[in-house]
Amino acid sequence: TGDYPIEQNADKILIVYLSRTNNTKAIAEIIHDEVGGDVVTLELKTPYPEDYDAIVKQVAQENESGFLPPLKTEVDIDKYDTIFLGFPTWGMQLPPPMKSFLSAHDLNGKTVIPFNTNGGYGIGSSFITVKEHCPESDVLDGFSIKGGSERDGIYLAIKGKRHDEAQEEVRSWLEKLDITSVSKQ
Ligand SMILES: Cc1cc2nc3c(=O)[nH]c(=O)nc-3n(C[C@H](O)[C@H](O)[C@H](O)COP(=O)(O)O)c2cc1C
Repeated sequence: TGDYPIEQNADKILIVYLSRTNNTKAIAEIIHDEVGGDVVTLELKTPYPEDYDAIVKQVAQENESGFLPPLKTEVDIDKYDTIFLGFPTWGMQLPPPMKSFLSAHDLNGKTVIPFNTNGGYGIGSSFITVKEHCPESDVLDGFSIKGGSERDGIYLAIKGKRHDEAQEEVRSWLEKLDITSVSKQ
């Protein structure tokens, strides 16, 4: 966040996100409504199990071993200057698929903007891990909001009134970052 607004042509903006129960997806869509750009959801070659306990266990193992799950999603990163990265907190870390994405793509010289939903325990180490993967990028202040809590049977929580509140929060965050998309002016 410098002295001048970051004016960005919408076709140079990518919003890439991971979402299992659609909370992070809801934030991605709100951001897209504000700034435009391309939206891509991260998909794995081998999807995670549906069962909550099974995915928690698998993610814990992957976090422990550093395993990077292969992605089905392909992105031509050279087309973009500004990359929004959206993800839930998983095991108080950046989810393995987003680690895969960051390992597979060189974001040097680009503006990187993380956003997150979580079950109420915050971002954990996720934003730090994004920064570590992007030493030569301009990593802006991220956005985080409470989403669902699958553990407690709460799936999509960012809907109705909570969606409107989230929209307000996203708007003021983007204003603070001074991100303006040319297509939206
Ligand atoms: C495997 C797994 C691990 C999770 N670990 C955490 C956690 O460590 N801290 C937290 O606050 N929420 C945790 N959650 C809850 C999610 O971060 C929260 O529900 C988020 O809004 C989900 O985003 P989504 O709907 O885009 O998938 C976890 C959820 C899953 C499925």
